[in-house]
Amino acid sequence: MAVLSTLRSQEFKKSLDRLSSLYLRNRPLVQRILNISFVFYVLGTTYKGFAARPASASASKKKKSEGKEGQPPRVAVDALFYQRLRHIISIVIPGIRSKEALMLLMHSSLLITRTAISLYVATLDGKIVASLVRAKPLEFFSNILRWLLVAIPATWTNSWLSYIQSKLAIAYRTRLTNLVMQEYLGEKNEVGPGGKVYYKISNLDDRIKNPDQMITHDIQRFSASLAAIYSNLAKPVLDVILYNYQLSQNVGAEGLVGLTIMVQLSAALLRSLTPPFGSYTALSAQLAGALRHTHSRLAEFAEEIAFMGGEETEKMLVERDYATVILHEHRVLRRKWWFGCVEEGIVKWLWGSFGLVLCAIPVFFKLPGAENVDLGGRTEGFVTNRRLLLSSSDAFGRVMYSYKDLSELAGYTARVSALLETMEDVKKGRFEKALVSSASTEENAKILQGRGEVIMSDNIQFENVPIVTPNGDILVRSLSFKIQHGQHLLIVGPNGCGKSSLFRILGGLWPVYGGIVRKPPASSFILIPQRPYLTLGTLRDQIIYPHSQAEMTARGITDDDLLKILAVVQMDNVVEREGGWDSVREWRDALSGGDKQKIAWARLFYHNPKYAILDEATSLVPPDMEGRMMEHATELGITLLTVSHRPSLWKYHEFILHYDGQGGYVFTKLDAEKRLALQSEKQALETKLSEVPRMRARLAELKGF
Ligand SMILES: Nc1ncnc2c1ncn2[C@@H]1O[C@H](COP(=O)(O)OP(=O)(O)OP(=O)(O)O)[C@@H](O)[C@H]1O
Repeated sequence: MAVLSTLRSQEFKKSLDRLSSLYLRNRPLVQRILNISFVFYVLGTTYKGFAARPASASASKKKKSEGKEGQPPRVAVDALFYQRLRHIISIVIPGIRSKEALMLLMHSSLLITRTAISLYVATLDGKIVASLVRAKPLEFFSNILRWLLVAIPATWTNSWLSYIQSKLAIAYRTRLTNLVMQEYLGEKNEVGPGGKVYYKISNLDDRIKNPDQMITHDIQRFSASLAAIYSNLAKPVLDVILYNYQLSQNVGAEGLVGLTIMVQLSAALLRSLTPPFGSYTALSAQLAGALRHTHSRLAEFAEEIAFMGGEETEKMLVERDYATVILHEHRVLRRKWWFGCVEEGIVKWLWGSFGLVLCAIPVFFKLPGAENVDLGGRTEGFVTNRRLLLSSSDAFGRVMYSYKDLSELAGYTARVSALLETMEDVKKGRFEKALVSSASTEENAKILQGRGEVIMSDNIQFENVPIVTPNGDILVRSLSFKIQHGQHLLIVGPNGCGKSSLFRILGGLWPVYGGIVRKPPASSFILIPQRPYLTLGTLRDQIIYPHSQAEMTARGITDDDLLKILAVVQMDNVVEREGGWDSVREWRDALSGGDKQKIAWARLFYHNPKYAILDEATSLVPPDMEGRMMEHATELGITLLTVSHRPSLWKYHEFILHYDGQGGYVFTKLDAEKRLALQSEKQALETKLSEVPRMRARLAELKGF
């Protein structure tokens, strides 16, 4: 029995020896296979780590409501993110011959150069320490000289890297901003339903609350993040492969495989603990935008608020938004704090200890094929390996961190995409807006689903056109009227009945939900609202807006002509008063309400359009000036479409469109004299009727005597 057992153990030992000699004979091949597998493994796990996470059913349901007020936007590194990123990348890098592609190529070459320099420095470091241990001063100083020489390409490469990265960020930003501005403001005098996106995005759609912040801030952050992610990802992946290859040459690929398994296990743990930084970023941007918007409203309406004494309410509103921002920042900071502890513990300390063990392998064990080395050689190997390992673990850590960067990029991508997608939708006339409850009734829903026709014409004609507000409130079910060029129209009715809404349809701002609208293009209209818009720029710019001075000259108009126009509205003294045509002011504050209206009238006379839309445009000027301006406009051949409560204006109009405020209207010829007589009679009767209760009370008193 004992003999049998001894035979068996000898047999086993023999096969083990056979195996080990087979392994030793083929070790170079095994090493090569392990190294190649390692490269694929790193690339594979990196790809897997950054590949799209499948979106859950509930998450895809949420997509529709993404970005809506009060709801945190759903942001994840998922298929949707990659789809959006691909789209944006095709904008910022339009082709392989583009400037951006060239810069990326330069960036990549510099990244490779930097890794090559680091590898050289790791070996040099080992050599310096070895020359110290061997006490060889000549060797030591010659190595120090090499160290100093290598600093030249090293610093040069690093500076170039950060320079090109920043240039890339600017280039991406410029591409995106140009595209967005092109869509947002469109072409001058753009025809068709696709224009005026800046108006429609704020008025007809609820998805984007603060386009200003998205265009100025979010695009910039996105571009910086995209430019950084490339070097944060490409460089560490390259480093991990190269450093580990070098390391496997020194310590054997087997140790490296063991180390990789340990590192991957702890990395998986770290990844599972990573908070959703992408969502945090997107929400931060959204909340910061809301706070800025509240502040900008405060600055814009400072005078109104000051007169109303609304400081407390405004303070409460600003503080509420600020508190929301701070609450969120605190929450993110808390998560970052504990995640930072876990991260450093694993990446720096745990992986560091694994590394030290790995570096010790050639010191404690003689690797097959390795030569016998002295103390200096062992120290050199240890120092080189340790440096390689530190660089490699640092690179691996950065691959891990870049997941965080990628999440942040996902946050900015979501914001920029929301802007691009909403603009695209708005251009196509697809709006998302909370509708009033009445919009869901069968009859109203039918109107809202319909689309009308717009036909270009010299005259204005509405045939069965519903007037519908952006939130689906139907103000008038079917409006029909016709005026010819030269026939002035007065529009009256109670507040909120849809007087200005008619103009928004004429200006192409609101969609036509049904019927036929015949009208000239939007460029044939000039609007003068109660509070006219004054642009940034010179006094001249206020009159000729939106023309430039070059356009004015091209039209053959001089400053003297402008002065004559100003004389019509008795504002010619303003040129001298304000320091000449070229003086620049915040005209909104420099001019009084009446002056602003007069400047807007001067602008009308300068442009001399076919139609003028006057929305309470004379409310702040004296009656004699009002008459003068109306007459001058008529002399110039401008057809007036006027909303005004002043009976003094009736005499300038031939037709009247009278809304009753209940969805009904009357369109008829306007006989101003008759209407004024009727109005006086009506007022006299109303005055008499108002005295009746007082007279009755007095009669009752008298009866008591
Ligand atoms: N951008 C918008 N989004 C949603 N509703 C709007 C929008 N603009 C106007 N409305 C609504 O459309 C309705 C009609 O507005 P409109 O400005 O045409 O009234 P109006 O007759 O000119 O009133 P007023 O004499 O007070 O100026 C109002 O109820 C208003 O709230």
